[in-house]
Amino acid sequence: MPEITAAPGADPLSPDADAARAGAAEPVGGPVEPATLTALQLMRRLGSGPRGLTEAQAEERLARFGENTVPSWRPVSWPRRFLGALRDPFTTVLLCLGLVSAAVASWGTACVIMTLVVVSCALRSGGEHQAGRAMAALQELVATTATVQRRPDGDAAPQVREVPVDQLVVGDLVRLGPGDLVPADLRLLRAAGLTVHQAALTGESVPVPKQALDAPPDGPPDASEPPHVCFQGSSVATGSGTGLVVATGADTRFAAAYRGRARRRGETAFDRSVHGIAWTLIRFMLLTPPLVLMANAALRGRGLETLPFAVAVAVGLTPEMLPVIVTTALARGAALLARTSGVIVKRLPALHDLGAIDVLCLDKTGTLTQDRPVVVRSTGPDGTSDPEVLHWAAVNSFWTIELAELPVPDALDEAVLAAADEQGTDPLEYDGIAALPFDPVVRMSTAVVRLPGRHGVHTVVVKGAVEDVLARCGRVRADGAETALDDAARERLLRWAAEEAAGGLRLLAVARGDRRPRLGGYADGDVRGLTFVGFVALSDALAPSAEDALRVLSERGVAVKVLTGDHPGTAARACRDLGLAPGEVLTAGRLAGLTGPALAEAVEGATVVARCTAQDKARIVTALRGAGHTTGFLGDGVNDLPALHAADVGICPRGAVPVAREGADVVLAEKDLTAIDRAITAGRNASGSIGAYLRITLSSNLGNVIAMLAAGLLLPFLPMLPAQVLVQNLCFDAAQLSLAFDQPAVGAARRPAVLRPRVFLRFITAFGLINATADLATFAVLAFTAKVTAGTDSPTMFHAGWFTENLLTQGMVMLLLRTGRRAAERRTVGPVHLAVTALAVVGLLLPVSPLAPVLAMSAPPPLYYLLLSVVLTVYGAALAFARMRYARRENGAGEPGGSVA
Ligand SMILES: Nc1ncnc2c1ncn2[C@@H]1O[C@H](COP(=O)(O)OP(=O)(O)OP(=O)(O)O)[C@@H](O)[C@H]1O
Repeated sequence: MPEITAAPGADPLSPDADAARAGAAEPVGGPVEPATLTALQLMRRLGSGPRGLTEAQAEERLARFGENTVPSWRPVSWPRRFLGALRDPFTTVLLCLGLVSAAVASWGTACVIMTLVVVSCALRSGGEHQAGRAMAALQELVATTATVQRRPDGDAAPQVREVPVDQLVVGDLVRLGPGDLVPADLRLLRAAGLTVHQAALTGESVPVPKQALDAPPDGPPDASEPPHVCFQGSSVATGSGTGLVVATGADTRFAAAYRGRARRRGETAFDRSVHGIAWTLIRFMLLTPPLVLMANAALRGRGLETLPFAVAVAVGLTPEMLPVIVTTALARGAALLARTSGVIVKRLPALHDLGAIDVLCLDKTGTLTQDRPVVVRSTGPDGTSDPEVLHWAAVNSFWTIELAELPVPDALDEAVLAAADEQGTDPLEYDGIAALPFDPVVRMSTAVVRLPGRHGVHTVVVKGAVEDVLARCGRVRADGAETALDDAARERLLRWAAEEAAGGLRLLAVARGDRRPRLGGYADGDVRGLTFVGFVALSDALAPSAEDALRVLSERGVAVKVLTGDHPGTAARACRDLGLAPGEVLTAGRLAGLTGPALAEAVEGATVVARCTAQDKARIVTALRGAGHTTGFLGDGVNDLPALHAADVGICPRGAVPVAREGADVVLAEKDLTAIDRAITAGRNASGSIGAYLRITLSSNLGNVIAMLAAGLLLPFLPMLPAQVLVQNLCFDAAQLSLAFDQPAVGAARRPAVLRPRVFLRFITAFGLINATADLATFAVLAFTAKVTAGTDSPTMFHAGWFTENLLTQGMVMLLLRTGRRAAERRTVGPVHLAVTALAVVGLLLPVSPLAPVLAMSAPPPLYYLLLSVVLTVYGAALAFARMRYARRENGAGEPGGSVA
């Protein structure tokens, strides 16, 4: 427990210190070392004062020194975005294949490959630019602000107001409260019970105590941990403070640590699926050219002249539009979600991860309940009504709020104060001496007060979780007298509390103790040996939409786990009332020794884990992810931050503390579980589009590649010229962009949408073989046509015939293998229909158009088209049949986590 800091006394912000600002208007000199000067020296150096800057000074500094943003997070320029798109693995492979083609002077192939690269990079960077702009606009809605103290003009009194974080300048005075992000590097001028999370800077997961020191501490300076400096990138865990901005933007310690590096996070579900599939394909692509060369050399005695064809076959396998489709589908889904449900997806891949969630962890208060507690009763240790307990609780609430540098609303404190007000209790009959606001780790808040005029005695008043407060008590008050609190009495009180909690009530235990006044701050040791006073019981109504939302989540295959700081009884009762069977209720204490798979196994079977600290929540989420679950976490408090970071998708409501909003991937307009359901559905739909693209493109491409290899070995000429392969590829790619705009089928979002590389490979092999069979049947038709029709026995006719068949079968695959709405579900013509029509028109008309000779094609005779229609009818029927069987097997298999393949 950090030291409890005394209430304001002599400090650099007191009016006496105003002298320091005389003549100070400009930051003076070069870089300042915030830890080594006294507070007054520092203010003077930075041209600030204890009343803060004037608005004009701040404006002038902002114009001169720039905004408070970390440089590497600024928007990326167009050319950099385009070059970034080149780093995609598929593009890299295409570039390599292009270079190989150029090396063997196959200029046609090289040019078409380069066109493919440029088109896909342009589309991708364009899509990303649009998505980036849309995301930036959405993020504005949840932008973080800082509480700053400035003066309208030189003579006016300081005013405290919120400003966007990027508007802060050196010399500003900033106030910090629980859940705030430290918006710049700050030298603390005042602090009360302040602890900060510095994980982003030091990796340290436990909050570090900070305090205001006027002079630098004695001993050798600790550059990484000066106790009186807070660095940008850290966040307030408990307490409050006021600090002087000493560095902003690129000059902060955080910017220096991250210079040139993007913000990194661990591998997410999105990375695992999409990258997994990409790398499997790339291995195939790299293997293809040598295989084609070897087969042609061995069976046909052909040499290096087959290389351009081999390269074209490898290119034919590439889903080069994947990055474009991914960006478009996710950006479109995110924009729609923001418009229709007020849900803001801050990181595009998080939308995919939302769709893949199969475990959703959430806190109880404010998610399952409304977080509008109302005091029901206050009782003494013997369970009889006792107004004095509420009185002491109110004294604690009032002074912990009053003595905070930046008080934040706390629903429990507000409820206690409202009830005390009704009862006629006046906390002002005491003077506040010091306070330690609520700390979710120790689960209590402490106020030190004294009766005016009673100088020799300070009273420590504590309220908090029953087990934790009782652990600090040595005595109990009963019938106006105090007796020792023995083990039996302690047990009895805990049992009584458990019964109250099982009835759904939230309980606060209240204790107090008189002390001889202390000089300096109060420390943890002073909050012991207390006398137990009694309980305040509060009720918190259930959230009206929670029951339906939980049912829908379970129907959608999402297991819900409640990770709460509250009492196990209260949490279990809330779950039961909402129709969620709590099963065996665990407490974090019981899981303390478990890690990794053992922890995941223990939590797997449970619905509720109670008495969780922030670290417990994160540990559980990490263990569930480690066990292969795509895990979401919904929370809104400071104690949810580590879990928000640990989850595949961190979700918080817009009203969450700033640090939670900053750390979350998805921000909800309201803390409403039904919004999560809509977000999950949007995620599954977006993944559905991506899955449909991969399914369609890969099975079609694989079929073509098999057919090309077979024909290459059977025919005396190349079955398709490299340029024809690539033109056909380009047409197919363009048509498939429509999949990103396809409407999802009704019921398409019934299960978590995971893109599983193995399931994909099974799927594309089966459907690729059907496609290859149709191609081989077409070859037979072409051979037959050539035989019965004199004068058409030429490679050009063969090329044209196969080109037409390819585009038509590709169109059919698009219609039959997409997840989008089928004709029966929609009346209007969708983008996929239009794209397929265009594909069919090109396939039928190009070989008979004036462009045909350029591509070395000549029109096949009418007989071919007649026979082709038979092949296509049989192919369509086979495809539909296989698709039906596949869907039936997938649904029947009940594979956990489901898949979109
Ligand atoms: N303002 C407060 N003052 C004193 N004690 C508090 C206060 N707020 C909460 N507590 C106690 O600490 C316990 C844990 O609180 P915490 O905020 O960690 O979780 P919670 O809000 O109860 O649940 P959840 O994790 O579901 O949001 C509560 O059960 C309560 O007993």
